[in-house]
Amino acid sequence: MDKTVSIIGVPMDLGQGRRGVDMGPYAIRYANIKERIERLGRTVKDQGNINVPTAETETIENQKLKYLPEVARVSEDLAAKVGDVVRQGHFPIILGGDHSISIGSIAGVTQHIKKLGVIWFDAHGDMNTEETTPSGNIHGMPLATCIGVGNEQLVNIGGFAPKLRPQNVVIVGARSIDPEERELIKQHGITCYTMHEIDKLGIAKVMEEAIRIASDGTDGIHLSLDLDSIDPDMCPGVGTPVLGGVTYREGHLAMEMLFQSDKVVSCDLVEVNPILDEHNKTARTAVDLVCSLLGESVM
Ligand SMILES: NC(=[NH2+])NCCC[C@H](N)C(=O)O
Ligand SMILES: [Mn+2]
Ligand SMILES: [Mn+2]
Repeated sequence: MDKTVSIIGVPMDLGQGRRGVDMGPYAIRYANIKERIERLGRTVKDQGNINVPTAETETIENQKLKYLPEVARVSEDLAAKVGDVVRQGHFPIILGGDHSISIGSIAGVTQHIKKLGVIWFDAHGDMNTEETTPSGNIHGMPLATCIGVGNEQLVNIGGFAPKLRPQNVVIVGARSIDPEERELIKQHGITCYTMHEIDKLGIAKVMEEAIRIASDGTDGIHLSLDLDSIDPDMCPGVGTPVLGGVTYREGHLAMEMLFQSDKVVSCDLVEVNPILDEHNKTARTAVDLVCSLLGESVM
């Protein structure tokens, strides 16, 4: 893994209901993401931010798909930008923003890496559709979108669908799944390691399996890291916190195992909300974890 790292910010908060997550990219940059990765001997290029409209200038047209036109437009722009940097041979790190941005980031990566596996590190499943959503928030739908389930416009971002085969998708850290979302996860055959499996088998075993499933027949793994996967003690600055999460140590071991697998080609860091945070703790944890993902080790 000696590729140039490209950082792309997406100050998006329209995919969910709490203000402040649009400042995530700034908080993660303030936690020195660039300098920390450079210290690992990597070249890092910050590509700046994708333009995102502010909630004040937009109106909600569809209560089951809030800010659909805006989210779709940003997703297309992000997909183009991510496609660009992957074409240049870079490793993209996309800074959210809420989790709806993964629709665009995965659309961008799969322009070039056709067979992509995904590890979705999250307290949630993000497998809702406009039919099953309890909130109308698109950040609860990106994983369904990427396997081709849900709203047509979102599913076809980047001009093709589906982006992922469900048999190469693994959710890790789940502990809050909506009833109909649970049915969709089962119906599509997505592997879901909840906190129950992490407690019972240990994070090492879970990650070993997750990496095997995501890399089986694929040309790379995308890590979608929702910081609400980590316990709120280390990541309090998220819009939808859930008790009983992945510990700081488990998080690091998971990232170290992903590094050792040498399969990860791209990642996004999402849901960091500095307004809800404690002295930027969540952004700092995000940077610590991404450094482990890129090879930082104690010795
Ligand atoms: N990316 C996230 N934090 N997603 C939370 C989703 C919460 C809930 N399942 C919903 O659909 O609204
Ligand atoms: Mn999520
Ligand atoms: Mn989540």
